[in-house]
Amino acid sequence: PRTSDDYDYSNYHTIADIYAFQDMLVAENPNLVSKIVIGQSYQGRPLNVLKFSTGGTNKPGIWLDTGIHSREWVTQASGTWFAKKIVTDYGRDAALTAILDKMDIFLEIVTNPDGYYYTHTSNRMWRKTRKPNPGSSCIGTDPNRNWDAGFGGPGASDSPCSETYRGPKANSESEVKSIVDFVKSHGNLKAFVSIHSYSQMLLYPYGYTRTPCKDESELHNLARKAITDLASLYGTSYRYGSIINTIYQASGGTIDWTYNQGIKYSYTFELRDTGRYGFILPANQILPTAKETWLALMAIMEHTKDN
Ligand SMILES: O=C(CO)C[C@@H](Cc1ccccc1)C(=O)O
Ligand SMILES: [Zn+2]
Repeated sequence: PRTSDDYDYSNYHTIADIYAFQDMLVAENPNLVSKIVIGQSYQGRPLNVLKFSTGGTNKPGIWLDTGIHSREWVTQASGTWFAKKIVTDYGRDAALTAILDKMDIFLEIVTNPDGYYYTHTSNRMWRKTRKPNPGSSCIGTDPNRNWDAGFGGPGASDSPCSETYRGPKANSESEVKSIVDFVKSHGNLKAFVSIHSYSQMLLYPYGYTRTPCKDESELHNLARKAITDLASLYGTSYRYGSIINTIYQASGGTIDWTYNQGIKYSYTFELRDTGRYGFILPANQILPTAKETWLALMAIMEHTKDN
């Protein structure tokens, strides 16, 4: 595609396509979009974060990531559409314009690039990173169990061959450590949304403990509002609640760590569907999924702006 207008948002793309899209979007919108490389994957791929900013220094920020689990392809595809939606709506949609006038948005579309490349070349169902595990023939760590939040507790495996292997220690994966370092150096993130598929759920902390997080009632009410807005488009129904109560116990998860860092509006989405296609969601559901999810994200971002 010559411009981001004729990128095919209704199809799945290779990592090369997505990286080219990112550079195209930056080149077309130099006053709004920039690319930050927060680190590199185990195999040396850049960890690209798109920054959407109307200027200022260290404004409060909102973080969005997709594709931390590489096989969850509808999430990277949705993230690509979100990026284009932001540049399209700024200056045209009052709500999005108000959000960007007050806050910066950071979007990491390919959060597990080695895994994503592997799903295209070798194994469509790959979930983890691709770093070898010493003493084992099994490769990779689950990047959603590698964070320093209840690390190593129940809800993660200590076997390198498990899909939920937590890794040898917290932040052992560069794909995770790079985000940890970014969150700490930025120091002013107000919302952190990590997007997965599938199950159609909106989840908030905690996954590693049954102890309710201190903001549970606010996060629960905001989740209800977000999934109501989501359902208003096509009637897609989501469940919502804490991770441990809604899906299962999981330790070392992303948003448990970000919440404990003080980022109150920490959420995980589980996008379409509920299991008919699962991770292998037909491409004709990318746009409906992205558009309905955007309504929920706008609810979360507006609430963050106003609180
Ligand atoms: O990948 C999943 C399928 O997307 C489900 C998620 C559920 C989960 C979500 C947030 C925190 C911890 C676990 C997972 O097991 O890591
Ligand atoms: Zn996942």
